[in-house]
Amino acid sequence: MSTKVETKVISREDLKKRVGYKAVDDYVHSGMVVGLGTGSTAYYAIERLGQKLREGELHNVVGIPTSTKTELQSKSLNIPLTTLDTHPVVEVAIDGADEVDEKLNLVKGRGGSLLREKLIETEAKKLVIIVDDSKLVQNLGMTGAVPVEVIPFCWKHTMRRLLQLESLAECNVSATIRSEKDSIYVTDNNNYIVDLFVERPIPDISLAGRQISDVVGVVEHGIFLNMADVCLVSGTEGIRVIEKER
Ligand SMILES: O=C(CO)[C@H](O)[C@H](O)COP(=O)(O)O
Repeated sequence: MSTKVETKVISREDLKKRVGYKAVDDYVHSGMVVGLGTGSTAYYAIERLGQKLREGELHNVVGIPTSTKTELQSKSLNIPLTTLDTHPVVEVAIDGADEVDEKLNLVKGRGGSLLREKLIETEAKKLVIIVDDSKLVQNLGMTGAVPVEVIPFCWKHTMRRLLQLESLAECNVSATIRSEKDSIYVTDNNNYIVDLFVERPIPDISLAGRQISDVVGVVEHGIFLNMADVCLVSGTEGIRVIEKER
């Protein structure tokens, strides 16, 4: 008699759904103002929030969406929405990330919503990051772009200035303007995104963040330092909770 061992394959989509649902189950309570992130993982957190409000498991929760895409999804689920202007205190924000390092510093914005995400998540008393385990990195900026939102006026000049930054000099940095269907990609704020690519680790990520911000024409960048309080990492073995070291 032969024994068949069944191994269940968990798709990346399942990993995202599990972690999105868990974030809402564990961190959102009735009466809270909640920052609603953007992206394919945050999508599931919003789905869960809509479900729990509909089923009466949560009451009096209002969301602050970090993009028009999230706003549309939230509205389709009848999640009550507000803004930072009327609700400046955000109890919890839940969002995905493109990269997470061991100190819970992040790269965000490959989905294009970094400005509103940073604006809202800076105000969150607790920022919960939800990722699958492919997002964990040793050095930020090595798996893809470091996105920088810039004003459209003279964007080529701004891009040249970014390439000249001392803090990126050792990294063999290159840049592209983000495009979509043969046109320049335009953010929710009517800006453009310059994607910076480095071939070697950025020696001082904090300095790089400051120097990028100092370039005239830059609106915001996707390096989120010291913001996340907890990261839920979804893997085939389950969900690992990593708390920020105090
Ligand atoms: O920063 C973001 C959007 O601006 C997203 O949070 C980030 O891109 C992760 O998205 P996903 O969960 O789809 O991988």
